[in-house]
Amino acid sequence: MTVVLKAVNLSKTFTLGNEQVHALRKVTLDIPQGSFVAVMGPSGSGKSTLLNLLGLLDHPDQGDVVLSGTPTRGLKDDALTLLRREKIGFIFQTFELIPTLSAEENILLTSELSGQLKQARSTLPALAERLGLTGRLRNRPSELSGGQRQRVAIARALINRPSVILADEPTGNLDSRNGREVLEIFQKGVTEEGWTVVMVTHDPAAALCAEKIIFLRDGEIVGETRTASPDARARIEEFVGV
Ligand SMILES: Nc1ncnc2c1ncn2[C@@H]1O[C@H](COP(=O)(O)OP(=O)(O)OP(=O)(O)O)[C@@H](O)[C@H]1O
Repeated sequence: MTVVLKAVNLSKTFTLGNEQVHALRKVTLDIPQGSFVAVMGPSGSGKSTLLNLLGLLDHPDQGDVVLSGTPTRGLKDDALTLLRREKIGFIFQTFELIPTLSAEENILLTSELSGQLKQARSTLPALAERLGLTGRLRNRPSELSGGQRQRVAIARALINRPSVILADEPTGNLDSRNGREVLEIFQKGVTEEGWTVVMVTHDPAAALCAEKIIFLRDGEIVGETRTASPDARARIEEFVGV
């Protein structure tokens, strides 16, 4: 098993007025290559903080993130930016597309920034086909449905063939049908193309589409389950307090 992304003893504290908020406390986890892992937790449990640290968007106070075998602690911002561009694809709840650009321009923007435009252009047709976007590439985000916008965001995350995809509540703004479609895209990508996906979610149904669920509470990992395990549903219900 190759571990593509590793969190080692990650801690992060924020100061809010006079209060210290321990957003993450000594979180250690391994994300194997080709796996689909969900992170569940109540509001404020540290899910976004964890994803931001795993995605090298923020610095931990303690601990390290090891990406494709490279420890990242102490790397300068330029080096982190390069690593992030090359190895990580982000997907957000609110899509984060640029409204004045077409779907195609949005998808290719990061490739342009990282000098990979030629390769990305050759990858685009098959990726667009796979994501059902072939007829939509010239449209701007405002001309697309929520599901189509999220599929554009997925294409943007995937166009440079990242080592890992980090998705923060990717179905949070979608209706159930479009949400299911996004989850099926992840599942197929993982099983057929070897993608690695880490997905933060509140939604038990979404989490059950992953292979493994990690439960986060008050900044700590308090449990995990394989979704194939017979007691996975019971573990989720126990965790969310149903
Ligand atoms: N930039 C910040 N400054 C101060 N406190 C922060 C900051 N970011 C997060 N926090 C605090 O850290 C804790 C964890 O926040 P985080 O956003 O990681 O939780 P979450 O599980 O993603 O929540 P949600 O599901 O509501 O998005 C919260 O108490 C939050 O208020």
